[in-house]
Parts: sequence; structure tokens; C-alpha cells
Amino acid sequence: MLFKGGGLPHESLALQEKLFGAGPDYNFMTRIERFKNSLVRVQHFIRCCARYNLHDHADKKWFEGVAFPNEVSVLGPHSGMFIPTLKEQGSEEQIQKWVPQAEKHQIMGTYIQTELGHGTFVRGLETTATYDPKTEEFILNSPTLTSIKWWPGGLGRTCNFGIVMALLYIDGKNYGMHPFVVQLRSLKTHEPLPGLTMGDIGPKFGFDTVDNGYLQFNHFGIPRENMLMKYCQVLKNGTYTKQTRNPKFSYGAMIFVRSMVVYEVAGQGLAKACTIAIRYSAIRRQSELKKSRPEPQILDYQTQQYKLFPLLALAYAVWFTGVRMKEIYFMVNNEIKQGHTERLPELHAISSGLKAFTTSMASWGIERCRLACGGHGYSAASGLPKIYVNATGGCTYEGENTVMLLQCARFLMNIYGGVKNGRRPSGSVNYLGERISSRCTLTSEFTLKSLADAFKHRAARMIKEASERLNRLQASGNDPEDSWNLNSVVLTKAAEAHCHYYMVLVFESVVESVEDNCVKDILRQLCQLLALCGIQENSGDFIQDGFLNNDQLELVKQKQLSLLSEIRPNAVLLVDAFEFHDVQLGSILGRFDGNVYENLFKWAKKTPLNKPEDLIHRLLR
Ligand SMILES: CCCCCCCCCCCCCCCCCCCCCCC/C=C/C(=O)SCCNC(=O)CCNC(=O)[C@H](O)C(C)(C)COP(=O)(O)OP(=O)(O)OC[C@H]1O[C@@H](n2cnc3c(N)ncnc32)[C@H](O)[C@@H]1OP(=O)(O)O
Ligand SMILES: Cc1cc2nc3c(=O)[nH]c(=O)nc-3n(C[C@H](O)[C@H](O)[C@H](O)COP(=O)(O)OP(=O)(O)OC[C@H]3O[C@@H](n4cnc5c(N)ncnc54)[C@H](O)[C@@H]3O)c2cc1C
Repeated sequence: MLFKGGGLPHESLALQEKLFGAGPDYNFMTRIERFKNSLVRVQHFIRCCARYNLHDHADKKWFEGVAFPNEVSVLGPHSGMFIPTLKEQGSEEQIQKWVPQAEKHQIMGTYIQTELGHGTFVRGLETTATYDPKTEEFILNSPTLTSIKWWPGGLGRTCNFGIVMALLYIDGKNYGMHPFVVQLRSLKTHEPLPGLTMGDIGPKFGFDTVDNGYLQFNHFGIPRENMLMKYCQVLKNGTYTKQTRNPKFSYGAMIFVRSMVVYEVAGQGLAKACTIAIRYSAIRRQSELKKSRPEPQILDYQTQQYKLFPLLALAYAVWFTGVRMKEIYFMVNNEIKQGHTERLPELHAISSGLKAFTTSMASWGIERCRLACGGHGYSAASGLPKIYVNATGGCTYEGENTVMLLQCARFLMNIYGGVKNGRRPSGSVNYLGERISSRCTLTSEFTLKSLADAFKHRAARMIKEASERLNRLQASGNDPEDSWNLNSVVLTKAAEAHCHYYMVLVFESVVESVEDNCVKDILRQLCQLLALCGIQENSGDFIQDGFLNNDQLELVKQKQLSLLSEIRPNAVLLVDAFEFHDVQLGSILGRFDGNVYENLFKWAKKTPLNKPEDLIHRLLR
């Protein structure tokens, strides 16, 4: 792979610098300049992919990380949602019609589902697609103000196509949410087609380079052939047929992006923030550790290590978990394509849970990295603000995190209920079929197996207790919906415990798979630190049923602190191992050459506010 991170031929790095490194500074641009600059880079990116024959997905993703550092371009919704939905939900004929055009970027599409009044509650969406057998068209309409499509990336100014999720009506009957391919703009003038009102939704917390937009339909007709018909069809005479029992097949695009977000957003964002903060902490010297001795690297303060090394361990854990999540997605998706849908519920649950768990942890971790960098961490030059606003969007899009945890909890309750009725669970929930051992095997050795077993015990206990509490609530007269709501805090915590165990288990399996003993030992330290910090931060969960006692918790704390000094010698190497190019980091604090102060001063002098400007002089006179 030409551009794969790691062992890149030097000339390729020079190529990246030439192509994308020397451009205008993102931090000195207005929102409109950032958006326009992103479009220029999108065009350049597409031309470069063609010129250098970049078709390998990993190459394109790596190249994308250089072309759009810590930002989403309009290629995100196009390549991450529009094309995958066409491929997953379109008939062969529809795939042949639209996918080649989309892959050549002759059409640019987005995924249009959320409305002004609804995002989470998909069944509450109001946009209608009413079939007219006379014209053999679907008439798309926004019947209310709240039904205006709102948020889709690229919808404001860029995309000329979109997949619209709308309620299918035939002869007055509502068949539920279905996907429709809609041309939004003229391919000649790029003007919105008649019957469509479109625009950008305005400035946001981040995502400056994407024109998230709104779209209002006014009885807009599209051909019958534009409903994606892999799993269900509408015949010319209006007859509705379907080949799947599961109505959730149309929700497939969301599972795909959720599965990708774990690695692409949470994993990458936290790893970059750790790289910046740990490299800078090795450069920054401050205060006095010992009288009449030089100022120490701030990375030598135990408190600085305590801030950053658990996050480094978490970054490795999320990275490995994201890789595993992708593997599971593609494996189960292939099974589904062959008609085996048994694992779809588990895929939905684990992708929902891990997307929520890892984006929340990553957002929290990126902010702690900023805080660990003092004043310069608060400067845009650190790169950390941009990394944060880009990553934290992942807590909301593709399913708001609380809602996603509840979806995961719903699956866990189904599985746990099945176990009590004799069903044997498998896959990521197979442990729920085991008897919960109350015997804690943790010793001062803190083997990875004993640590993973502690997280298994915690998850199994919390899931069991959530289920029992749900039953008690119902037994005391609450209806199922109220019982669920009155139990939802407990349910989200049980889902988080499940995801936490899953992440520790993945990390343990990766460590055991490493053959090089030196690397194995270092990764084992990180996995131990991840687990010990998890136990300490959630100690109530581990002592509540007497699984751990105070003496064991004291051992946990001591081991945690001793690991900090054991990891210190390898900390910078461990972030260098992520192999982020300086252009991908977008950070003066995290530069590979460590030349921070000189470049910070150079950068500041270039800021537009330092350009001689009469108006400002007049204002200040
Ligand atoms: C830049 C690229 C350059 C080129 C590089 C090469 C490109 C290659 C391509 C690869 C690209 C990689 C992609 C990168 C990704 C990272 C980049 C990020 C960029 C992101 C930009 C932002 C994009 C954002 C998009 C959006 O936000 S789209 C809108 C998302 N909206 C939601 O998620 C809504 C959330 N709500 C819901 O999903 C549902 O309402 C609900 C699940 C909450 C409830 O649904 P419902 O009420 O219908 O269901 P119930 O709760 O009653 O449950 C009923 C049963 O159905 C099951 N269920 C529910 N959902 C699903 C599902 N999705 N699948 C399967 N089953 C599902 C429940 O489990 C219930 O089952 P049960 O009855 O058995 O319990
Ligand atoms: C950066 C970004 C990009 C986006 N891109 C797209 C896109 O390309 N295409 C697209 O269609 N959409 C897109 N979206 C929209 C996104 O999918 C929705 O914002 C998201 O699904 C959350 O839905 P909502 O806005 O309705 O939040 P709400 O659900 O209104 O969330 C508000 C609060 O209500 C709570 N809540 C809601 N329901 C429940 C429940 N059942 N139980 C407990 N609490 C609940 C939530 O937990 C949250 O705390 C994007 C959003 C963002 C921020």
C-alpha cells in the first residue's frame, strides 16, 4: 500500500507536504474560506486519487487523513454514507445506474434522514413519499415545518444528489421509512431543482468544512425507479412487495458509519491528542523538581503522567477495538448479503454501544490532553481544539450516544432474558451464559486474564441487576414503557460496562497475539493501566457486591502508580508508533522535530490580526 501509515517511502512524505502541507493556515480562515478551501482540496484529492491510481481503501483513507486533517470534507457523507447505501440497499440495476457515477464523482451525494423536529426518533420522521400509479412517480413532500430535512452533510451548497429517508405511502397506507435516490440540483447549473428549498443551516460547534444543510420538499416528483429496491419493491401498479422480514434493513447505513466511527473518529482523534500532549510534555520544561537543578520535562511529573498515560492506554484500546469493530462489521455484512441475518441484532447492538462508549471516552480524553498542555494547549496552534470539535460531533451524529447505549441495553436485556429461558448466547455476549463467579482472581500480579475477568464480572452483574430491576418495576404495576424509562440510567450503565469489558477483552487478545516479547511487555503494561484505571474510576461497581475489597483496591492504586514510571521511558515511542505525519496532526506542539517555540512564534506573527490595519489603529487610538 503506497500511503499506508508506517514505513512510508520518504519521497511519499515529501509528496504529501507538497500536495497538502504548505496550504493556507486553516486557523487564519473564516468559515466561508475554510469551506471553499475544503472544496479546492476535495477536487485536488479526487484528481490525485485518479493520477496516482489510488483505489485501495486503506491508501485513500490514509491520504484523506493528510488532505483533510482532523476535519470531515463533503467526501465523508458521499463516500461514507451515500455510496455504501446505494450498494447495500439498491437493486443490481440501481447500483449499475448510480454507483459508477458516484465513484467517479460525476454526482456528489449525501444521506438525508434527520429533520428539524426529529433525528433520534426515526419512526417519528414526517417527510412523505406518496406513490402515484398514474405518473409512476413518488411525490416527496415536507408536510410540516418540523419535517424540513435538517443537518445532512453537504446538503447546503455542495451535493447534487441525496438518499432521502421518507415515509412510503401507497393508496393512503403508510409502509414506513424507505430510502429514495433524489436529484437535488441541476447537473448543468447546480441550481436547486424546482420544488426544492435548500440552504446551509449556519455556523456550528465544528465541522466548518462541511455545509450541513436544510431541504424542504414542495410536492416534488421522482421516478418510481428511484426507490432503492433491494429488499422491497413498488411495482408500476403500486403493489408493494418485500424480501425481508426485518424492517430495519433500511437502517443499514447507520450501522456502517457507527462501526467505522470507533476507529476513524474516536481512535484517530484520541491517538492524535495523546501524540501532541505527550510529545509536548517531553519538550516543555517547567518549574523546579529539585533545588538548583534544571527545570524538568513536565512529563517527569507524576501528575502529568497520571493525566496522560491512562489516555495513551485508552487510545491503544480504542484503536484496537475500532479495528475489531470494522472486521466484525464486514464479516456480518457479508453474512447478511448471503441471506444469513441472525447476527444483525448483535451487530446493531455492539456498533451502537461501542460508537457511544468510544466517542464519549475520546471526547473526554482529548479535552484532558488539552488541559495537560497549559496555555499553549488552548492555542489553535496546538491542533487540539480542531481535533476536539471534530471528534465530539461523533457523540451526536449517527445516533446520539445515550440513545445508542439504550439500544445496546435493549439487546442485552433480550439476551439475558433468553438465557433465563435456556437459550445459549454467543459472540460478544457469550459470557452472559456463564454462571457469575463471585470469586475474584485479582492478585498483585494483575494478569490480563484476571483483569478481564473482573470487567466480565462487573458487566454480567450490572446486566443481571438491570434486568431484575426492570422486572421489579413491571411487577410493581408500571407498564413496560414506564418501567424501561424508570430503569434507563441503570440500563445505560450496564451497556457501558458491557462495552468496557469488550474493549479490555480485545486489548488482552491483541497483547496475547504479539510475538515480540519486548513489544508484548510494553503493550501488557498499557492494557494493565487501562484496566486498573477503569477499576479505580468505577470502583463502586467492583466493590458493591464484595467482588473487590478495600485491600485489593489499594493494590490497584499502587500498581497504577508504579506503572506510570514503568511506562515513562517508552511514552514518546508509543505515540511515535501511531506514525501520524505532521500534516495529519496539524499541531505545532506535536511536531515530530520538537521545534515548538520557534514555530509557535513564526505562526503567531503570521496571524491576520498582526497585519497593519488602519481601522484597528483608528479604533484603538
Ligand atoms: C472521506 C473519504 C475519502 C475517501 C476514502 C475512501 C472511502 C471509502 C468509504 C469508507 C468511508 C469510511 C466512513 C468513515 C466514517 C467516519 C467519518 C465520519 C463522518 C461522519 C459525518 C457525519 C455523518 C452523520 C450522519 C447521520 O447522523 S445520519 C442520521 C443518523 N441518525 C440516527 O442514527 C438516528 C438514531 N435513531 C435510530 O437509529 C432509531 O430511531 C432507534 C434505533 C433509536 C430506534 O429505532 P426504532 O424506534 O425503529 O426501533 P426500536 O427501538 O423500537 O427497536 C425495534 C427493533 O429494531 C432494532 N433496530 C433498531 N435499529 C436497528 C438497526 N440500525 N439495525 C438493525 N436493527 C435495528 C432494535 O434493536 C429492535 O430490535 P428488537 O425488537 O429485537 O429489540
Ligand atoms: C456534525 C453532525 C453531522 C450530521 N450529519 C447528518 C447527516 O449527514 N445526515 C443526517 O440525516 N443527519 C445528520 N446529523 C443529525 C444527527 O443524526 C442527529 O442530530 C442525531 O441523530 C441526534 O438526533 P437529534 O438531533 O434529534 O437529538 P435528540 O434526540 O433531540 O437529542 C436531545 C437529547 O434527547 C435525548 N433523547 C432523545 N431520545 C431519547 C430516548 N429515547 N431516551 C432517552 N433520551 C433521549 C438525547 O439523549 C439527548 O440528550 C448530523 C448531526 C451532527 C451534529
